[in-house]
Amino acid sequence: MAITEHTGSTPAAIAAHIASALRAAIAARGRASLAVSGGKSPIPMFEALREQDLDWSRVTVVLVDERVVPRDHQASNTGLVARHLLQGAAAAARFVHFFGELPAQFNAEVLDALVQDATRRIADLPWPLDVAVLGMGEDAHTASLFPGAPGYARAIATDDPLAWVVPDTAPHARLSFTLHALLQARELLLSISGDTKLSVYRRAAEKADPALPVSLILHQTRTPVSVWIG
Ligand SMILES: O=C1O[C@H](COP(=O)(O)O)[C@@H](O)[C@H](O)[C@H]1O
Repeated sequence: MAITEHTGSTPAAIAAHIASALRAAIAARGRASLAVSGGKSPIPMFEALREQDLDWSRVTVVLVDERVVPRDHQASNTGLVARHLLQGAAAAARFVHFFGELPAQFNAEVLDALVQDATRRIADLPWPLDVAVLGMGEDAHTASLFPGAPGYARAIATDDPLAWVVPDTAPHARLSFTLHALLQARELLLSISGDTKLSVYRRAAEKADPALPVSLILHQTRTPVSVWIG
């Protein structure tokens, strides 16, 4: 397990680290891909990242997970990224959205079709992702890998890049990068804030346990993970 912990981290420090990795990707390959988490925690980091000196026109941004809601819905992670990250110079980045028009009703068949459509939409992303920035919920979910939820077992087992998950503990069906896809990234960052999340993270760091999805990110040997504890 290649984990580097940064304690006392700040949104500015995380943003500087991400920008440096994106600059290196652009220097090496001419373009860069960045996958970010939604939720509430990343807002200060987004606002620091958008100020970084970077050729944003060479950066493609995607979410690690999205709630199945229209982009103008208050729970939309896409809306969050548009408001807080893709502003100023960062508006030159290309954003790849998982969805087009959303149907009014959802069932497993509809969600399967959304996954297929989103898989086509992400097909030309610079791959592997250069940087994937993960958050974590107090139940140890990361991206939308919610422990025990319908879709979860598949999302941590399949080699497909995307899967649907319907959390029973949080609102909205989700599309999420799968565990396999996240572990393809060149670099994973995990941002942890607050004492409750810190103790969940410490528990997950002890051993791999599918009941604590973030532990599956921590206990692997393929991809370096840096953990930013603020
Ligand atoms: O639902 C989600 O939750 C996690 C954690 O969110 P936070 O509000 O506690 O920061 C987030 O990482 C994920 O992307 C999001 O869709």
